Amino acid sequence: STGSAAAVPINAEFDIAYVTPVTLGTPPQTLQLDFDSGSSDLWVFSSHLPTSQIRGQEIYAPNKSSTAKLLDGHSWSITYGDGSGSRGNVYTDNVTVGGLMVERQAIECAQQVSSSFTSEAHIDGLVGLGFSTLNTVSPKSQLTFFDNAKGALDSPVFTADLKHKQAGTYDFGFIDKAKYTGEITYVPVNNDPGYWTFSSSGYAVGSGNFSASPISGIADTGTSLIYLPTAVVTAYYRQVQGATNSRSYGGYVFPCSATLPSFTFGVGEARFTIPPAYMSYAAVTPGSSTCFGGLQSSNGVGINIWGDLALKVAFVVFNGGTPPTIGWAAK
Ligand SMILES: CCCC[C@H](NC(=O)[C@H](Cc1ccccc1)NC(=O)N1CCOCC1)C(=O)N[C@@H](CC1CCCCC1)C(O)(O)C(F)(F)C(=O)NC
Repeated sequence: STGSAAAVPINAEFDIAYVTPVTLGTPPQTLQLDFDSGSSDLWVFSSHLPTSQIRGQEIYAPNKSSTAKLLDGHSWSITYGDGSGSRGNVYTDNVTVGGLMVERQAIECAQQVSSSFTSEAHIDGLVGLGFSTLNTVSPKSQLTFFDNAKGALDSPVFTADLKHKQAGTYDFGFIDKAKYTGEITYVPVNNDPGYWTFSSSGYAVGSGNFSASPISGIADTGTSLIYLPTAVVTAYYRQVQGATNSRSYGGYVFPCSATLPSFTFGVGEARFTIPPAYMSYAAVTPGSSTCFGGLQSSNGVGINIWGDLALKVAFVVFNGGTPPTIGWAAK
């Protein structure tokens, strides 16, 4: 079997996140979920949430689904890198993504979400696509949608084709040759503790020479930007007039009028270049002439992250075979 579903940017201005329609239960309840290769819980806004925490999101009501079953005595609780979090109880039910159905998928129903989730009306929950070792359900941890689907897939892979300010796709079980050009460069994945961790072969700032120093980081569809070591980040912003690392804005900012260099990263012998226009993320506040950079330091994060800003200049194959690998191709 295979599946294919749209990845739609939630904000017309900036690619802060992408959501994908997912149907849950019988009769089908459709929610817009953020597919996140940086975590491994499938959780949703639910009928168990206080209404004060729901502001425009769609909810999943297990008691309206004839195929929902309570996973008795199980709970979950997760905190993300940006400080947001949620927790609740667990049901199993049918979950369908782009024509691909998994029966008895653990659906983690939120009983509490942090304020940043309540204020993000376009995200009704997450579909974790990290390794199932990261799942937070207790006392028995649960499998991700991908792990549950894997055995039935034509090939044990999913691919991400994210785009700038337009809908892309997540495909499951097959590699669509129409979505990329040239060859796919595969590199090893270290899935301990459970992220899609791979080693980039280096970077270049603008037309500068390529610095062939390996950078270990996670391929993370759930993170908006790129977070890399200070040496890389300072080399980049040294080329931006007026750039400063702002404590108040929590990262590198610069005058929106500044000329930005492109940023190139390597995967094996392959090279991927993020154009200058993508490297300015957004004005720090609407209408401000100070802009927030798409490349930020991983110092405070503890891990290097290749988020949507990097993923959207490539076609990426998340190969869940043995051993797992990750493939990057131009498009
Ligand atoms: C700095 C370290 C990473 C921060 C990263 N968050 C982000 O990248 C959020 C995503 C978001 C989008 C829309 C609305 C709200 C939040 N964006 C964000 O912090 N910014 C601030 C900087 O400008 C860009 C937007 C993160 O926690 N990613 C989670 C998944 C997100 C959690 C919040 C909701 C959206 C998904 C992750 O799973 O990918 C993770 F790997 F980082 C993680 O925490 N795993 C446990």
